[in-house]
Amino acid sequence: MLIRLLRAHLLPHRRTLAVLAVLQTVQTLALLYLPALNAALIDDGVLKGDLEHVFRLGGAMLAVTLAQAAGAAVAIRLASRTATAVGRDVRSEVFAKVQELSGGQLARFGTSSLVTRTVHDVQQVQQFTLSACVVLVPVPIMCVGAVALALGHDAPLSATLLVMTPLLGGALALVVRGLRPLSSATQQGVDTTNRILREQITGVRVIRAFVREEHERLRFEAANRGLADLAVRAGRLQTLLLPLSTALVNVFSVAVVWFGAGRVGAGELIAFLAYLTQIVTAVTSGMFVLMTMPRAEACAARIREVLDAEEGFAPPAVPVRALPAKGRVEVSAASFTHPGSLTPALRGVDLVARPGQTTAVIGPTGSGKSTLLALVPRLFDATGGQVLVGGVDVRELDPALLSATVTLVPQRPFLFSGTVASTLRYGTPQATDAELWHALEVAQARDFVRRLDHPVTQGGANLSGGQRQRLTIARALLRRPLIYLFDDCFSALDHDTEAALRAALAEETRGATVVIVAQRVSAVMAADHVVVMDAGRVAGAGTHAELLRDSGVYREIALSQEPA
Ligand SMILES: Nc1ncnc2c1ncn2[C@@H]1O[C@H](COP(=O)(O)OP(=O)(O)OP(=O)(O)O)[C@@H](O)[C@H]1O
Repeated sequence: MLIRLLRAHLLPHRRTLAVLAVLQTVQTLALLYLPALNAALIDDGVLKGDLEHVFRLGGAMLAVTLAQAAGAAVAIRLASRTATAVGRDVRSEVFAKVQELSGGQLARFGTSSLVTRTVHDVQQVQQFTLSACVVLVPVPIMCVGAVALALGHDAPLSATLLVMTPLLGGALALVVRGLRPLSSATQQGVDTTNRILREQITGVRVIRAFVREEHERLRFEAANRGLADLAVRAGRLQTLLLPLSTALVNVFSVAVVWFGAGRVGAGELIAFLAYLTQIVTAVTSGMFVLMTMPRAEACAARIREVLDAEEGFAPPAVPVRALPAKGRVEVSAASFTHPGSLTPALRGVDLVARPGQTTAVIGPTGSGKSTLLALVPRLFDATGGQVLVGGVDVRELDPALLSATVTLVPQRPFLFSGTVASTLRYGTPQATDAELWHALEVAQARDFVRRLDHPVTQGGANLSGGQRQRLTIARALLRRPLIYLFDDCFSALDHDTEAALRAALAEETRGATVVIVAQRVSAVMAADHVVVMDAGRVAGAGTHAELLRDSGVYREIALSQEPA
C-alpha cells in the first residue's frame, strides 16, 4: 500500500530524486574516503614525522569533509522539498475524493476518521518519505563500501564486520517486527480519541444538561490512556535500538583492537574502528526508517481505503444539457435503502410535482420524506425506479445543470462561518446587496439581521435554530432555481413568522416548482397536491379535502393535530 501510494506520488519528482541519489552517493563516498585518508595521515605522516604529508592529507581531508557536508545539506533540502510536495499532493487527492463520497460512505468512514486520515495519516506518510529519501541511498552504499574498504585493508580483521553487520541487522529487525501491530492500533486509537473529543465538543450543551461531565471525562480518559499505553509500548521497543547498537559497537571495537593490534598499523586500526562506527550508524538509521514504516504503512492503507472507495455517483457518460419539461419533477416507483440499514426507507414511491404548483409531502416521522426529497438533487441515487427532473433521468443530467435547477433546503440548517453576506452568497457570489436584503425580507430574517457584515460563527452557532433556518431559506432563494425543495425547514419558527414566511414565499416562488415536507396538516392544507407517506410507501395522494375523505393515514394525522 505504502509503496503503491509513494510510487504514484514520487513519479512526478523523478528528476529531483535522481539528483538526490547522485548527491547522496557522492557524500556517502566522501564519508567512506575519510577514514582511509586519516589512516594514511597517521601511518605515513604523523608516525614517520613527515609534516608535508600531514599537511597535504589534512588539507585533502578538509576539502572532502566540506564537499560531503555541502552534498548532505543540499540532499536534505531536496528530500524535505519532495516529501512536503508528496504530503501536499496526497492531502489534495484525499480531500477531492472526500468531496465525491456518497452520504453512506461518509457515514461509514465517519467525519473524525476522515479528518484524521486527511491530516494526521498524510503527515505520517510525509515523514516516512522524508526519512526514506534521506537514508535509502547512503545506507547500502555505506554498509557495502565500509565492509569492502575494510576487506581491502585487512581481510581477516574484516571478518569481525561481516559477523557484526547481520547480527545488528537481525536484532534491529526483531524490534521493527514487534512495532508493526502497535502501529495500526495507534492509528485506530487516534481515530477513537478524535471522535470522542469531537462528540464532546459539539455535544457540550447536552453533556451539561444531563450532568454527564464525569461520564464523558472517564470516556475520554479511557481512550487517551489507551493511546498513551500504545505509545509507551512502542517507545519501549524503540528504546532498545540505541543500547543494542551501542553494545554491539563496543563489543566489536574491543574485538577489532584485540585482533588488530599486532596485525595492522595504528592509523589502519583507527580506520577500522571508523568503518565499524559508520556501519552501525548506517544500519541504525536504516532501522529507524524501517521502524517508522509500519506506522506509515498503516496510514497509507487508511488513505488508500478512502482513495479506492467507490465514488458516490457515477457521472453520466453523455450528460444531458437541456430540460424538455423544464421544472417538472417525477419520481416513479422509487426504492431506496440507506447503506447499513436493514429496512428500505422508500418502497416504490411515485410523486409528480409541476411548475407553478406546490406539492406537499406529509407523513409520520421516519416515513421516508427526507429520503424522497434527497433523491431529486442526487444526494442519494434510487436503488430501484427512476427520478426525472425536467423530463430527464437525474443520472443522465449534467450535474451542474441539475444543481442549478434544484435547490434543497435541508431539514437541519448548516451555515459556514463568515458574515451574513458571505453566507447568503455561498451559492450565488454575484448577488447584489439589494438582492440579499430582498431574500432576507422574504425569509423573514430582516428582524434579526441588521447588517450584512454581521458575523456568522461555524455552523451558525451564534444564531438561534429559527434564525439559522431563515438564513438557509434566504440563501436558497437567491439561487432562483426552477425547483425548490423545502425539507421541513420551518419547524423552528413560531406560528406568525411561519405564516408570514409562507405568504412571502408563495409570491417569491410563483411559477417555480415547490415541494415542501411538513409534519403539520396546517402547513400542507393550501398545497395543490399532497402526498402522504407511511413506512416508505405512498399511503395516499390528492388535495387536503380529498385526502381527508379518502386516506385513513391522513385523517389520523389530522385528528392527532386537532386542538383538544
Ligand atoms: N443516513 C442514514 N443511514 C441509515 N438509515 C437512515 C439514514 N437516514 C435515514 N435513515 C432511515 O431511513 C428512514 C427514513 O428516514 P427519513 O429521514 O427519510 O424520514 P422522514 O420521514 O424524513 O423523518 P422525519 O420526519 O423524522 O424527518 C428512517 O427509518 C431512518 O431511520
